[in-house]
Amino acid sequence: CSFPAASEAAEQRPVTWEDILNDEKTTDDVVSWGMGVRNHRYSTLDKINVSNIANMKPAWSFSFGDEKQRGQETQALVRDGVIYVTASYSRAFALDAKTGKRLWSYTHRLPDDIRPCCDVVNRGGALYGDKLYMGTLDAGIVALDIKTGKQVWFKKFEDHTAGYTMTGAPNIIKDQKTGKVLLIHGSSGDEFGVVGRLYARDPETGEEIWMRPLVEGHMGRLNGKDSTTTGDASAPSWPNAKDGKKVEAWNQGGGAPWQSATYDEKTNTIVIGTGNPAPWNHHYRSGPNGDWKPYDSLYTSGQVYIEPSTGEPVGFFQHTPNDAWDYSGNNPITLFEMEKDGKTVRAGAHADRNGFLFITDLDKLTARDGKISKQAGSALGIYPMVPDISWATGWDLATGRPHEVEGQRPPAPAEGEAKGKTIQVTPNFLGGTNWMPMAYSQDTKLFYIPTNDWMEDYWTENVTYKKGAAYLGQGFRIKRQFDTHVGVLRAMDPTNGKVVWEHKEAMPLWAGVLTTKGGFVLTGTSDGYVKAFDAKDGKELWKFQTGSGVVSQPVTWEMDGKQYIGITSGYGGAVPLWGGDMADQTKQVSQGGSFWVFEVPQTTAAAE
Ligand SMILES: O=C(O)c1cc(C(=O)O)c2c(n1)C(=O)C(=O)c1cc(C(=O)O)[nH]c1-2
Ligand SMILES: [Ca+2]
Ligand SMILES: [Ca+2]
Repeated sequence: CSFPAASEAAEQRPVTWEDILNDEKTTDDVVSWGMGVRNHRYSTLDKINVSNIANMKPAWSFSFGDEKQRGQETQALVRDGVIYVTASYSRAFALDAKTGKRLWSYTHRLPDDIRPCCDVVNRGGALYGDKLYMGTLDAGIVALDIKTGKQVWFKKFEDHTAGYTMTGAPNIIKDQKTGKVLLIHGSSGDEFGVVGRLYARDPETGEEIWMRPLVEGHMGRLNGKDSTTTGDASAPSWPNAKDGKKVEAWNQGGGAPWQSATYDEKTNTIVIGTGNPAPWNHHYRSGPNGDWKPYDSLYTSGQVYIEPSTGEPVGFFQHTPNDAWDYSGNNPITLFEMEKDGKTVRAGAHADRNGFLFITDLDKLTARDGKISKQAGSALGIYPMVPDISWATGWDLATGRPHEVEGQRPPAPAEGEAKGKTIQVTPNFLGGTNWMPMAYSQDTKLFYIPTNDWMEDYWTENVTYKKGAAYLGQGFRIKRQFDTHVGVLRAMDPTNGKVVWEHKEAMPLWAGVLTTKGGFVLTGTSDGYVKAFDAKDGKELWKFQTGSGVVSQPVTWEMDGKQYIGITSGYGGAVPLWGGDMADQTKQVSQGGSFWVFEVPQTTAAAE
């Protein structure tokens, strides 16, 4: 088969919904974030495998250029011999997959007063029809012509001066009820007290179809009109103030879906994680006597299930009820099947910042039974991923609620004081894992999870909402937990929570993971390596130094019968900004911004 040369990019075939739905199985393209709507990040390709990966070499590398660099967290998309890759500061590039030659580039014109909390990152685009969709840091979303990179439409969906921004990759899904293809995206901004909202748009025009707020009691929108409140209109999961109205925090609330959705084809359901409540300081979300127990701060720090035809929530499972630690629940929920008690169950897997791996019942959580909160009965297994989690000892699977440890919610400042007493919390607010997606192997049936072992000093501060200012009410200092390491790539068995193997790194791990039928697991490290491990036992098989830290998401595809691996290098993200002792540790890492493609050279392949 032949692929268009740079000048023939006009031969790009439009991307269909079937292409996206089948992405997991087709090896010649990557047309969705997560390498499939279930987010397995698994490829059936095995031309590069455990026996030849030691010979893997770079095929080419492309530099994003520009003076501004910072974190490159993107996942590339690949289609008809063209790579579509987004970069920091809301940039996008189309590259010839053979040579790395630039076909076009797009730089979004950003205002000076954008407010991304945790670096100017972009986690990738979405493809549909003849367009590439990308979130922009000024709280907008843009559609680009895949042949020219020219802007087709741009929608600014929120006020960036209030802290709204967009770093996550959008998704395309097709609503089976209406037959409409929808562009789904959220926003970021919980650290500034935004109201988290999920949007569905017409991919042709960018027009909004529905909007769903993720703070209980806020009003949604459908076809330009008020639709329904999210949950109970009186928002019982948020306390009232002394005047009988809702507390200030409820008007802000957080819960932003700042990462990407997965899609359950069987039940036609959008599945997405929600961000931390705002402010972080839980006393502002507690009852008058400091009573937090009845106030879960719905629908924050959990996983929400949405009906695509209306944007109505149909299910919710909270990872951290009344979250006091910024344990945002955004990391994507991977949908898979597993054998449990002799039966095949449809499940979701989510690695959370709070240190636990959640295995939840997909059929229960997608059930249209009129009940949103499905905490009881939906947990199949909840397992610690990191050692010495301090805030909870474990979970009651029947009720779906944590066994919280007393004294792990930082006390409010004493009368007349600005700061509360400092306590120590594990994991810290950057989490046992953060945004970086894990991979699921359809062969080993294991999850490969990028985790970090670290802790923090943590104390409350007084705070009042002010538009555009940080709304945390919390102070912190991130510290190391072990002298030997911070990052740990962990292989975990979802049926019993067993850690099958682990690989330790001196610096935090901040990259996504890929696994393949070739039997390896591949990820990047903060000190600049791309590394491959044996999926069975974690033995290191190969590494390559890219010259800057790697905090992006690898992909693989085949072209003219040959397999390639692509990954972006360029250090940044939250660690150098907020990481305390770990930020100091990463000062030695050079900035960068380049896309790398690897292959096993022909001489070796010829031996087959
Ligand atoms: O609540 C939010 O709106 C929000 C957004 C983002 C973001 O958009 O990058 C991060 C966080 N929170 C966050 O808490 C966090 O630790 C974080 C790390 C990173 C990163 O890219 O390294 N982003 C974000
Ligand atoms: Ca594919
Ligand atoms: Ca956050």
